[in-house]
Amino acid sequence: MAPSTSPRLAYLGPEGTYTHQAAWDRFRDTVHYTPYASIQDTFNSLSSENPFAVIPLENSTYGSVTESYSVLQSRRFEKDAYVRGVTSLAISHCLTVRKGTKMGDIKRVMSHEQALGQCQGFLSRCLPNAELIRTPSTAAAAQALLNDDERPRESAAICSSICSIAFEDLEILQEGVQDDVSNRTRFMILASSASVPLPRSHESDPSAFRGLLRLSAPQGCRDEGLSVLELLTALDLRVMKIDRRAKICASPFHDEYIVEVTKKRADSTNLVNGISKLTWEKEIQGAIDRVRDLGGEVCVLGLW
Ligand SMILES: O=C(O)C(=O)C[C@]1(C(=O)O)C=C[C@@H](O)C=C1
Repeated sequence: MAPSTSPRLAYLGPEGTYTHQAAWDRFRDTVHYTPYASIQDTFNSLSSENPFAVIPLENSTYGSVTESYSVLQSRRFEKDAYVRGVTSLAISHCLTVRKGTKMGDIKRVMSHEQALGQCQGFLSRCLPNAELIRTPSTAAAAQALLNDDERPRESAAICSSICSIAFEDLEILQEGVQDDVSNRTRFMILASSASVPLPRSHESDPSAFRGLLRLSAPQGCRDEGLSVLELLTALDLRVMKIDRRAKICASPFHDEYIVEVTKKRADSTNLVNGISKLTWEKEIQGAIDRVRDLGGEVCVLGLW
């Protein structure tokens, strides 16, 4: 257990979610873990007293976690939060039931929307008539299964083996039910500021600097404003990922882009092509200036 002076870390709970596992892999016993019922609540908890949080970002099979992107789009993010790193976890799902339930008994399957999406091939092959019910997390689905005393043998949850083993009344009916064996999810490490020292600090990616930026053209008619390509060209950085999101504002169909950028780090063996942290920060500032000179809007969501 972490000493009482350890900083607090919020995660999408309850205990046993993949987010919990990803946070544990990264921080071990250096923080106090506090579960929250949703991604939004996890983010909302960030403050100087609760300086760290972990939320999912994207999955290799099912794509971006939409609730987390809503968090990245919120105006509160730019004031009170900063992405300080990313960590990734292999995801292997189990079809879990109350003990004694058979495949033929299952009428509904509960899980987080991402997990249902990652298992859609299995679900349509093996449980084509089952009703699919979204829960705030995979571990919340396992708990709902335990609490369902009215129809205990008609439901199943898709969750991790940790959840299935932790609760005595549950058992795994089938392991590895995700459609892709190399299924992985990336999680963001958030902090209440860019400078609060990270516990158990180590580089998320020792070979490259990374950053997450939010870009948009000025409000107005989409057809007449700056094009996406003009915004990206002005950045002049190596862009690894772009998410287009609708911006809620007065002019309809006005988009925002959440862009992940990267640059190789300098190390003792690679001083020619790589760069230092200071140079990376200067490059980001240069990119911001170029986008703003064009009339575009840009916000740094995190650098690591
Ligand atoms: O429900 C959980 O266990 C989570 O941690 C959330 C989440 C996600 O949102 O992507 C994390 C990893 C898996 O991809 C499935 C669900």
